[in-house]
Amino acid sequence: MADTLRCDVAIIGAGTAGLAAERAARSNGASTLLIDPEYRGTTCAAVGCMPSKLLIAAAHAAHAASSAAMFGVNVGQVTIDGKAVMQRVRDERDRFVRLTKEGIEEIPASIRIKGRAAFTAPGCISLDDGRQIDAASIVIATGSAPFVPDEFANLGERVLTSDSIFELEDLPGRLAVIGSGAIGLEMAQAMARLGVAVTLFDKGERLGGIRCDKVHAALKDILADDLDLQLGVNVAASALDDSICLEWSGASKGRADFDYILVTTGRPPNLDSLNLSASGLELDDDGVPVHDRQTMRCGDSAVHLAGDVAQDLPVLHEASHDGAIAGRNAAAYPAPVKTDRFTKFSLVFTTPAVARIGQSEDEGVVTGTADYSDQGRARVEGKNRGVLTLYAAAPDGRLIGADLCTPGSEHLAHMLAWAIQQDQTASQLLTMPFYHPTLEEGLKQALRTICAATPIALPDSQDSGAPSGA
Ligand SMILES: Cc1cc2nc3c(=O)[nH]c(=O)nc-3n(C[C@H](O)[C@H](O)[C@H](O)COP(=O)(O)OP(=O)(O)OC[C@H]3O[C@@H](n4cnc5c(N)ncnc54)[C@H](O)[C@@H]3O)c2cc1C
Ligand SMILES: NC(=O)c1ccc[n+]([C@@H]2O[C@H](COP(=O)([O-])OP(=O)(O)OC[C@H]3O[C@@H](n4cnc5c(N)ncnc54)[C@H](O)[C@@H]3O)[C@@H](O)[C@H]2O)c1
Repeated sequence: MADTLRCDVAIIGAGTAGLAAERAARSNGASTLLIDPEYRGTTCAAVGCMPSKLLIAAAHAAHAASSAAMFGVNVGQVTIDGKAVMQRVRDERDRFVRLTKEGIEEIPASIRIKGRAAFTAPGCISLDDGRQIDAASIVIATGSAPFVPDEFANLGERVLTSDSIFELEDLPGRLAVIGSGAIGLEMAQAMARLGVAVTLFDKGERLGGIRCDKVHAALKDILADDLDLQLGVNVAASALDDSICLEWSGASKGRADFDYILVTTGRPPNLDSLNLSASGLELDDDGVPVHDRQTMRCGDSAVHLAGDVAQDLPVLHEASHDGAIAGRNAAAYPAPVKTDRFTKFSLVFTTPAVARIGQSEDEGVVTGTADYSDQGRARVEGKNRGVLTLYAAAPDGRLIGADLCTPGSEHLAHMLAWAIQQDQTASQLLTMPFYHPTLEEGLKQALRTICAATPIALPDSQDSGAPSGA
């Protein structure tokens, strides 16, 4: 008879969400088992957030050097050593992976189980080596993986995904990026700013899920300086001896050869290996177990979800929050505690970064926009491009969301997300200090537009003009 391993909470998947769930369950007094076939050190560290930001950091350095002449600073001919760029990406990435793995090794060995888990019956799982897991409750935290549509599959090693691109020894000469979501946008612009000839394709017309037309137009305009953008097209691919030929039609028509294509057409949840048909769980149209985001529990079952597999908001801070909620509730089964979730917030690390926060124009009533093309500090820095739009609810001008693509948007977006989560109004934000000259001052224009459109007046103790250059 096969071995049976017993615990209070079994966690399937040792990524960011699974590790958070294991910590939360154990600190709430549960005995745990953490199950993973690879223990590769999280998607974030190995093939996600960190290597992508390392490549983007190299692109920032290249762009700063090649635009220094505008300040009268001559750095001579900027050359890019592609092999050195990719080596630093891997060296630093490997360091992050090593640190993550060291963290995992601090979990007692008896808890770390190597294997792939699947359901055998409702509430019952076993491993691919035949061992049974007897757990009072379960957390599924199996993440997501790149999806390669049929038309790009089976074309050989010149078809890359985010799992393989960071292994390139050198920067390619010509790169096609298929899909203009977060990964496509980040990689396309970074590669282009590192001297790669990049064409970015999408079958849709919208970049990165931006809701505001003005913010979308600003990003499109900025990207067009770096790369060739082909939106609203269907792409067909064929492999040649030493390249991939793409032909596209739709909003535009064309044909070109590329050294590599990077496919960034989405990341579906890792569900196939779980044999969910035996789990008894109710599944939605995408095959994801139906769950409550405030508890991460699936119906009335003892199963919980956490991280990308839940497909709610596949970003890192939500994966770790999911894990904490799911782990605690798995330990407390069958008495879950409801948790308020963060204001929805995502960033795409293009330059400038694109931020999407909270609710949009569809649901809001009042909008205020600020154009950074003549914003004082942005102009000083030679970065005066971009737009932000704030969404507020009538009648009090309570901020409910924002779309941004402005210099400093990564930081402005945090400030806005925190204000939105705290139900602040435009008028209340205008009573806060704005230092001069800063990018934050640009917000005033949008906040004042919202105040003007609501019955709430501008705070009368505040100057309604603009400091020079703000
Ligand atoms: C290129 C890229 C860039 C990104 N950049 C950012 C960013 O800048 N900011 C941000 O917030 N987010 C970013 N993300 C998203 C972020 O990385 C993910 O949201 C996060 O890593 C998801 O964590 P997770 O725990 O759900 O999944 P993972 O870390 O993938 O963990 C899932 C684990 O489950 C295991 N597993 C799978 N099936 C089984 C099974 N049957 N049994 C046992 N174990 C199993 C896997 O081996 C894996 O270890 C990026 C993603 C990518 C791909
Ligand atoms: N900075 C960040 O936080 C960050 C960075 C990278 C990834 N991520 C996470 O990873 C997830 C997955 O990212 P992604 O960029 O792969 O997917 P995505 O779902 O965000 O975008 C996929 C894009 O591919 C297009 N597409 C799909 N099929 C196509 C086809 N056959 N031809 C042309 N275009 C096609 C879609 O229209 C869409 O625009 C994101 O949702 C995000 O949450 C986050």
